[in-house]
Amino acid sequence: MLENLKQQVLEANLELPKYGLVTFTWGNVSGIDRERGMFVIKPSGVPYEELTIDDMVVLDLKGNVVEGDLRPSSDTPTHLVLYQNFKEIGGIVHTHSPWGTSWAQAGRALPAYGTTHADYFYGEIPVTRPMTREEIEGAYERETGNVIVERFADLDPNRVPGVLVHSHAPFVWGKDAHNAVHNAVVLEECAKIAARMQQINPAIEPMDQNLLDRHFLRKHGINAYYGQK
Ligand SMILES: O=C(CO)[C@@H](O)[C@H](O)COP(=O)(O)O
Repeated sequence: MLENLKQQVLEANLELPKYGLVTFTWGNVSGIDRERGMFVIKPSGVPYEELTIDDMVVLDLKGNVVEGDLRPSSDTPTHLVLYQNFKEIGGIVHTHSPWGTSWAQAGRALPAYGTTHADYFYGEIPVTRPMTREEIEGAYERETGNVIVERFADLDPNRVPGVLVHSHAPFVWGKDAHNAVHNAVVLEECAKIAARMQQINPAIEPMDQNLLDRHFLRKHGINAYYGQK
């Protein structure tokens, strides 16, 4: 079942160590088939180099495992909440990539300081509020998804495909699993650049809105003209 999606999600998970986004197994990628109402995610705690297509776990949109012998990622409930609420996303990445995690643990949103950021994220990458004791002691992973959805009450997840979970790390998404990994790499690079840039000039302000518009919309707008597609 869903062999093509399993292969895509397997390959996307293998991109995490390839692009330096993970240490040990500190990350997971999923992808969804909206027509079938099912999503695929990596199993929990399995080293990336040992992953095979048969290890991928298939779940329905109620969170029931419909195929797979291994336990799904511990972050599966968070992925599920995001798929249930962000109806147009096709893939999700969660890693503890060091620069993005530094901003998340610092409780700081990542402002748009330059065109690298603007090409992929239409404005600052938000940070969620700290979770309450009840949320932490309750259905923690599901509540992590809920605080992300709460933070996007006035944001378009298609224009800002990522978030910094307070005291935790980034969650990033895209039109499919590979696109989500691409956005996760960009978030990590922007977090690194911004941290270094602030040391060079702590007084720097976020970029001009007109420049942000130009760069984001040339890639993602109705009359996009970036690249060869
Ligand atoms: O956020 C965390 C741990 O804080 C997770 O990202 C794990 O580090 C990866 O868990 P699995 O996907 O292997 O269950």
